[in-house]
Amino acid sequence: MSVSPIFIGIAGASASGKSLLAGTIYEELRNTIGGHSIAIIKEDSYYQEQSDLTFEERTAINYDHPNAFDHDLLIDHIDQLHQGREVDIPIYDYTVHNRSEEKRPLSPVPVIIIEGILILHDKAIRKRLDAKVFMDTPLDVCLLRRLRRDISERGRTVDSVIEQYKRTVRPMFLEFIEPTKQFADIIVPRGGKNRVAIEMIKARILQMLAN
Ligand SMILES: Nc1ncnc2c1ncn2[C@@H]1O[C@H](COP(=O)(O)OP(=O)(O)O)[C@@H](O)[C@H]1O
Ligand SMILES: O=c1ccn([C@@H]2O[C@H](COP(=O)(O)O)[C@@H](O)[C@H]2O)c(=O)[nH]1
Repeated sequence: MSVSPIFIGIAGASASGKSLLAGTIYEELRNTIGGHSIAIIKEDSYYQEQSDLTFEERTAINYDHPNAFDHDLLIDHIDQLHQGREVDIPIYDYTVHNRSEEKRPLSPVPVIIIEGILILHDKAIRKRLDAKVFMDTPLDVCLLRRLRRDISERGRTVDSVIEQYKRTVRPMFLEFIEPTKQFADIIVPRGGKNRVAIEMIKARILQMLAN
């Protein structure tokens, strides 16, 4: 019998703790429901393919605007998984601002967490989510965390993180990301280590699985 997954969406500013929250729920639920029962999809995997542009051109792109994403492909993958079909998820390489050659096959599993800055922006995605979470971490905290993460993990410099923050990250957060908080079922203050929020989301997932 094929599985029709439950989809949980986690949105919020860059470096607000979406990945940490998703990863924590994943690790802790694996122990309860099994490793083959839960998976994470990153919205970042669906940044537009742009091999036709030079590295300099790709560096100048606004990666915080909804148009930077191929949400149609993400919606198609959610629907395929819903119908019990395996999908090939693109793998994104931040250091070169492009999709890599490889893809990650994902079979339908009972619980799929989808996390990304604009995951609550499109109505078509929202209506496919069974629970919607928004990380409400203060922007100055996000900037400090992003600075450290992007330098150590995404090949950035202090100057490039600050320049991009002023040019796109902050303005697009205010224009497109923060307004999606209204669509959330659960708003998580402070970030990915909020223990009460983690327990509540896990309990809700287990309840949905039982029904
Ligand atoms: N509550 C927290 N306390 C300390 N560091 C955190 C906390 N939440 C996230 N981080 C760190 O901040 C960085 C950004 O978090 P991440 O989960 O990658 O954010 P997002 O997925 O929203 O971009 C990571 O290095 C992560 O380990
Ligand atoms: O090529 C790229 C693609 C994305 N970004 C930045 O990444 C964040 C979204 O990822 P988080 O894990 O939520 O931080 C977004 O703010 C983009 O600015 C990039 O710099 N380069």
